[in-house]
Amino acid sequence: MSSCSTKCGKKAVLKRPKTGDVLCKECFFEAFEIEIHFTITRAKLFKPGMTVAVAASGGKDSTVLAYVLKVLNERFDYGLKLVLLSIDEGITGYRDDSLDTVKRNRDDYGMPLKILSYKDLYGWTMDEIVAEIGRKNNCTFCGVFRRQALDRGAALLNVDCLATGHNADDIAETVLMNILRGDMARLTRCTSIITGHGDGIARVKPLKYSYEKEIVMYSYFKQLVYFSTECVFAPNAYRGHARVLLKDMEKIDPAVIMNIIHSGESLTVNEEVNLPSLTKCSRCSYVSSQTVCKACVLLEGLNRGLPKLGIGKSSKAKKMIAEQDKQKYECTNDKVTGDSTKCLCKNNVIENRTNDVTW
Ligand SMILES: Nc1ncnc2c1ncn2[C@@H]1O[C@H](COP(=O)(O)OP(=O)(O)OP(=O)(O)O)[C@@H](O)[C@H]1O
Repeated sequence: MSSCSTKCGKKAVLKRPKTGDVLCKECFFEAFEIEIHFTITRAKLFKPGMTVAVAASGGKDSTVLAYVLKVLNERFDYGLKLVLLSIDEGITGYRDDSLDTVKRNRDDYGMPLKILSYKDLYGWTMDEIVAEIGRKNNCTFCGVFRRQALDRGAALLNVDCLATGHNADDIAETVLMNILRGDMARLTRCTSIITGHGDGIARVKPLKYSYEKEIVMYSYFKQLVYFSTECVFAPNAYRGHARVLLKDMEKIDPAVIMNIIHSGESLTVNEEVNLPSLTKCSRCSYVSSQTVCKACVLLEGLNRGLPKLGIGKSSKAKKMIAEQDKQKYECTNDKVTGDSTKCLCKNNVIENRTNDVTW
């Protein structure tokens, strides 16, 4: 390869997928990190003194996120306290191994780690859920439960915000998916770099403009330890189609990823379109666009032996839940775990439990 295009005098070792620049290792690190720094400062993601939980799955994105946040926090004196938050979905041969990687990151990066499990939060592991529902709709349970589990973990840790490793490819894919589905509510939200503001603990995406290929290159050249196996259960088929489409278009022109994100950011929804407003779930108090949130509906189905209750049309589920809510709500998690601090019961909202954490 030729010499580094920054004219630093070193030999180039790579061609940046995002810009086409040929760079040496050090100049690539600098360019990659400084872009994330600009993303953070331009969007004012953090304030000095904040405690930030990095949602750490052990995969490449969240591993790079934790590492780069540590580097930038020290280099630019952000004044952040960084902690790791992992959710153990209970998937044998997948999450147990990736959590070992997170534990290694905890030791290497000197960040405290909190692991919360679906079993403790909901009384079910994903292995048990898949045994009930099969492999077709299991991603729905996993995604809905993980979203809430991260919110609950962040509240439990009393952090100021939660950073996830969503990268540019993930966001572009989500824009495409929401267009294909005609999901206006999600389409308007999915490009936001900060979400959940005002409804709870903010979620931020510092890797929003980082290309997946560059994240892989960065972790490779930095020799970061991460877990790279796909989930053992069926991947989300619909997202898979959007992913294939995006990868095909990226081959023609890598700029499509940024173009799709910018298009998504510039979209404004016609005022006549009825968008659901966000409220709090009447059961668990977490953010929801329905009276009872999807996680509570899915959990209800599992506990009643009707695992398909929350899949697809929700009218039947709503009726059942409304009937049950007329009676005194009895906490099933309490029975399963014997620990009333882990139930979803509306009488036991998370606000009462924020100081329970031990690292
Ligand atoms: N089990 C988990 N525990 C904590 N955070 C998670 C977990 N799973 C996903 N996340 C967070 O959500 C982000 C997006 O998750 P997704 O499932 O799309 O994984 P991904 O794109 O493969 O990312 P990664 O490479 O970090 O696993 C992750 O980068 C991470 O911040």
